[in-house]
Amino acid sequence: MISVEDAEAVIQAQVRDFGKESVPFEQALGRVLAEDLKADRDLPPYNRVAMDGVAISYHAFEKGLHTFQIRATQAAGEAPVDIQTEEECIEIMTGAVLPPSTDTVIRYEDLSIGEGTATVLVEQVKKGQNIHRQGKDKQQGDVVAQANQLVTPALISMAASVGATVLPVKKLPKVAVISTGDELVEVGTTPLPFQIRRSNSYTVKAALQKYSVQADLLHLPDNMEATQAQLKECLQRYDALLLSGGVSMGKFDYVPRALEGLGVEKLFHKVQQKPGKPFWFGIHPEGALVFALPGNPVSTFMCLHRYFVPWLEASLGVGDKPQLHAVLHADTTFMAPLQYFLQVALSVNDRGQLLATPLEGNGSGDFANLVAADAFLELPANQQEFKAGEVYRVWPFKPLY
Ligand SMILES: Nc1nc2c(c(=O)[nH]1)N[C@H]1C(S)=C(S)[C@@H](COP(=O)(O)OP(=O)(O)OC[C@H]3O[C@@H](n4cnc5c(N)ncnc54)[C@H](O)[C@@H]3O)O[C@H]1N2
Ligand code: MOO
Ligand SMILES: [Mg+2]
Repeated sequence: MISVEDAEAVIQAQVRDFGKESVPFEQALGRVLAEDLKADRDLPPYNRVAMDGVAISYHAFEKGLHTFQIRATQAAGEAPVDIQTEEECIEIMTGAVLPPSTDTVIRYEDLSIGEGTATVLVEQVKKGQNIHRQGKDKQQGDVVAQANQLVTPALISMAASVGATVLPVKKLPKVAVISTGDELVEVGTTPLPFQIRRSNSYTVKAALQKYSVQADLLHLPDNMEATQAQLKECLQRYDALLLSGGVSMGKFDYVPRALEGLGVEKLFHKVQQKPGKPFWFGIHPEGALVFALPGNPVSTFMCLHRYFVPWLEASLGVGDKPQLHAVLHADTTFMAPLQYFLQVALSVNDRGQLLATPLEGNGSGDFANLVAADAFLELPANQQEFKAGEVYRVWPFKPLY
């Protein structure tokens, strides 16, 4: 049995690069940007008026002029209109180009507009005020979004703004999510008294959608021949197989034997952890990786977030993510010499600390508890008593806010 840290290191040693592809920018949400995105023009691209009002030459105001003749009205989207003398001003709207003959904008709130005139009502006017200067945010050629991050709505707005109609993104691995077990029936059917509906594969598929991975689903009966036949095909077709169930000591737990019979090299079986102890991980000579997760739903869920998602993120080149930690909010004990992934509810106190309140549930078969919980708190294997106020690594599986 290996430690959680060693299991993680074995998996991270199998990080892959799946290459790049281009996708329409509107479809890039949730993908990983593969190249730096650069500004095609300055941002803003011109001296942008930032308040509705009038544009004047500050020099005239400084000399004591407070009433200006309105020469013209300039909307956003129009070419700039210049004043001819310093006694004039341009009525101008937010988003318009500042006329080169002016240098200061006074907002309507500080003006009185008369018949063709604008009178400044305030004494405090600063040269250059209410102007968002050309190139102040980014200059042409500057990086506006660095590679190796998930494409977010804000990044999509940058892509739109710089005219990047297609974005280079990391290619995604082909993933099969495979459930096993004769007790499992289709979700849409009514189970017999000794059956249950399949749920693990849908959980895994849903979790992977965050990364735009569209996994194929497959179900295997508890039968050695059928298991081997289908896994053989999957090992050719997919980059990663995510199995659930059939990896423990039951008479019908065929998965490890089936995989080894197909030439998949076992890199470990059993991790010093709860839940998820019987986790099996291996590699096929042609490259496919096999994450055979224990079938208990909480075990599958935990191993997915603790091992598969970090492998996926590393393979997609998502930049180094900080390790998250939280403050344990109540004393707890765990006696077995296993790393314990305690289910917790997360909250933030008034000092800005992330608090983890135990929400233990009834073990790794109780997946109803996952709906209420927010995260796993990872409690070290070499300790039995955990005191409120101590800080541990945390693995959130819900967005924090
Ligand atoms: N003698 C021992 N028995 C067990 C041990 C052990 O060390 N010695 N380990 C236990 C632990 S820990 C776990 S975790 C489970 C792992 O079992 P398997 O990976 O072999 O999974 P199954 O036996 O196929 O199923 C376990 C449990 O999970 C339910 N399940 C499975 N797949 C799904 C699914 N897709 N959706 C919903 N529920 C699923 C299944 O019905 C079982 O109740 O083994 C312990 N036993
Ligand atoms: O490790 Mo099992 O995953 O406790 O139920
Ligand atoms: Mg079993």
